[in-house]
Amino acid sequence: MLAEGTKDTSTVTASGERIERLIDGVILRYAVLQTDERGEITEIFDPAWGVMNAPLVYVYAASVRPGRHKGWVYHKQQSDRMFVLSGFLKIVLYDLREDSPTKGMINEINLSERKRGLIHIPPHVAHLVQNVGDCEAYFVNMPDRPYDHADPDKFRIAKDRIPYSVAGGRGW
Ligand SMILES: Cc1cn([C@H]2C[C@H](O)[C@@H](COP(=O)(O)OP(=O)(O)O[C@H]3O[C@@H](C)C(=O)[C@@H](O)[C@H]3O)O2)c(=O)[nH]c1=O
Repeated sequence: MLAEGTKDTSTVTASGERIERLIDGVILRYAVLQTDERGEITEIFDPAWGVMNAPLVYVYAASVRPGRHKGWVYHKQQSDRMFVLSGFLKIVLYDLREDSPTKGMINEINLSERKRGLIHIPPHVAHLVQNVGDCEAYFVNMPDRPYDHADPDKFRIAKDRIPYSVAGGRGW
């Protein structure tokens, strides 16, 4: 008899909620799409949602080209608040915090133009954004602090320092 293989574990509830535990402080809110014969509307951020409601102080767009990824990076003071607009991105998170209840935990979050979402990434949570599609992917980032051009709060970690295998692609 062929080997039995590995049995799948439960990943979603019957109502479609993802079951995976998120790193402490990471928040994920899937977007709602309004569509009609003219086009679409997707709300990116609303303080009234009561999640990730640090004031909007700075917003920028970033892209990742096909076959590439950005990361690993982390911030010491800044929280990121990313919204995937177009393309297909896998956002991988790794908890660097020694005192965190989820120290060393890894999350893989796939967001795309068909499953948009807003993700809050606290300081000292390393992140890598990989393009898993075949077109350039764009996301908006609304961090809780403006980018300091003179002294960026950005630290890059070599891939071999984090226990996660990034399939293919060239990073940073
Ligand atoms: C973030 C940022 C960068 N820059 C400049 C700095 C640099 O010359 C060029 C590229 O910057 P970076 O290499 O930091 O950008 P990049 O590696 O594309 O970083 C992005 O990747 C993902 C994974 C993140 O975590 C985000 O923080 C976002 O910064 O753009 C700005 O002018 N304003 C900004 O707000």
